[in-house]
Amino acid sequence: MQPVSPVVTVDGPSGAGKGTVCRLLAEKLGWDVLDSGAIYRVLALAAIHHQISTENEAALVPLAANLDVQFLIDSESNSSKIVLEGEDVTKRIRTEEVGAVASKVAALPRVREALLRRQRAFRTENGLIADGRDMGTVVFPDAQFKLYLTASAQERANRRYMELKESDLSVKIENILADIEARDERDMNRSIAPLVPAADAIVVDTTKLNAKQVFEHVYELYTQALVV
Ligand SMILES: Nc1ncnc2c1ncn2[C@@H]1O[C@H](COP(=O)(O)OP(=O)(O)OP(=O)(O)O)[C@@H](O)[C@H]1O
Ligand SMILES: Nc1ccn([C@@H]2O[C@H](COP(=O)(O)O)[C@@H](O)[C@H]2O)c(=O)n1
Repeated sequence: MQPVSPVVTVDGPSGAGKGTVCRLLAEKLGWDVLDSGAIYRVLALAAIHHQISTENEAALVPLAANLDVQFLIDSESNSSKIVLEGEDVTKRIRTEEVGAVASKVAALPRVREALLRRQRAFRTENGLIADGRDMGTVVFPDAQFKLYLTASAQERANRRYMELKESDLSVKIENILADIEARDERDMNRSIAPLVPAADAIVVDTTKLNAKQVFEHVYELYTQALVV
């Protein structure tokens, strides 16, 4: 029998700190990272470019299935780079506007189906840390270790505000909070792959922890789970 390549899943709402923990865990373990949210964001940006409405599932499915996207590592800076249809969209996909469109296209069952194989292809014998909303429930249900990170909506909005205000002085925390709450509502209540902890996930509330504390706690949980 083929040995199963290891996967750790990290799910949870926007701003819970998933990406931060995934990066640190991947560095520690020497594993790869799947940022599945980036795939939905790239699809959202492609839909905006091609003027396809978020309700037009029939047009979004082939767009998702044939998405011309590359996830690259910039060897000079060792940072990741995302190229859509030949254009570097690494920064553009991170806006709240694109996040909101992503959560609308992500609610369409046939769009999710069209992206499943692309996400599973990130699993190699190297080991994978998978970041998203349905990593432990749908994409990698057989993962060896599953985490669900959460935090209060206010704390998540504060974190995003601190991040965005560096490049956009006009950003308003009340708008960010409203966007986060709208996205939570859509992601948690959609008919397909809603955002919920997998039955076998460990839930960690990060509201009162800084990023280093979260990582240390999570790494300890991971090593404990290996021993059992
Ligand atoms: N425990 C923490 N305390 C304070 N700030 C944090 C913490 N964890 C992450 N951050 C910061 O909060 C912001 C959001 O973190 P991150 O991108 O890791 O969240 P996320 O759950 O991956 O969000 P999304 O799903 O929207 O990508 C970043 O600016 C990050 O540096
Ligand atoms: N596995 C996933 C990952 C993401 N989504 C949707 O994409 C939106 C953007 O994700 P970020 O993690 O980059 O913020 C998110 O709000 C979800 O709607 C998803 O459905 N499944």
